[in-house]
Amino acid sequence: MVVEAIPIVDFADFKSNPKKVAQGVFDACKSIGFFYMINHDVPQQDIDKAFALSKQFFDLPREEKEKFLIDEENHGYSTLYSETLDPEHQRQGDHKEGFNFRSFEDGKPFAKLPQLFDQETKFLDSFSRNCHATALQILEAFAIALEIPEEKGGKEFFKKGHSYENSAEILRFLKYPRGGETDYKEPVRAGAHSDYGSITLLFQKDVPGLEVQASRTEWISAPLIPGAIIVNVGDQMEMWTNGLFKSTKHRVTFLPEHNHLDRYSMPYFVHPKDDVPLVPAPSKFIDQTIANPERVITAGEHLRSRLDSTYDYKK
Ligand SMILES: O=C(O)CCC(=O)C(=O)O
Ligand SMILES: [Fe+2]
Repeated sequence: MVVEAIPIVDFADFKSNPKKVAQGVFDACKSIGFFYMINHDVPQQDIDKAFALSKQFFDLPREEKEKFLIDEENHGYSTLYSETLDPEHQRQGDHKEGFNFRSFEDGKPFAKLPQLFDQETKFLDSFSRNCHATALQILEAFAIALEIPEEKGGKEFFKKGHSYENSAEILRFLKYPRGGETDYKEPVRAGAHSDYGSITLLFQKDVPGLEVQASRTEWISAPLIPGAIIVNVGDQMEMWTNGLFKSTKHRVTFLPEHNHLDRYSMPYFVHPKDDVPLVPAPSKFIDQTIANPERVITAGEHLRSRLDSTYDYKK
């Protein structure tokens, strides 16, 4: 089924009418794999503060930022062009720089942070926890819509497979610098890719650019909806639902009229615990056939192989 636009799901009624909200989430995840979540619990002032910190960091001199280069554990600063999300089609790496925060443990950062972030660890930890809590609501909606039997965990089923601490979850700050700063001529700034984890929450700001592959040939744009979080299904959730939920390819493309603007975005990548086996979840809606029973992989193994193919850690 081709969907013309990304659906909007209003979470205002999630407590009073969880079934209705879950149905909206379910329809979106089975078709386009993306939806806008409105009336969520992440305060706008926190989103604004996180974006402000992101800008302050990217404004630092290059040498300062490069003191915190991304490591093999997926934490730290990734330089312009160091990530290539679509290696088959891209001649050059993505026109973006980023900073990844692995989740905080007991309020402490996963690894040394730039001073600017270090003095805001309390805020960054609570912002990330808030994103995680929001993700848990969505995961609960999945389990409700999939009617996971009580004895298998019921509405807690996917939530139990996730944790904030000791997880691979990442809060990521991204900046796509304006075209004029470099000689980068490609309209595509982040190559077509699907996300790796269970779901991604994405905060966009001011400059649109996200495009979603609605069908094999057609890209549709994901316009900015103030206050909304864009939610999409990742590969591991597609595997966990045996293909019922769609991990849809997306990319970032600049329109000529936005070439003079810097674009900031902020994904929160939600990941199941490392030891979760990616086998069909117990639902009557999900085909229970395990394609390759002798080669069942866990979420941790899957993530490792995907990260190794996208990053050049040595840069
Ligand atoms: O910047 C965006 O809007 C999208 C980023 C994205 O898809 C990603 O980092 O996985
Ligand atoms: Fe993505």
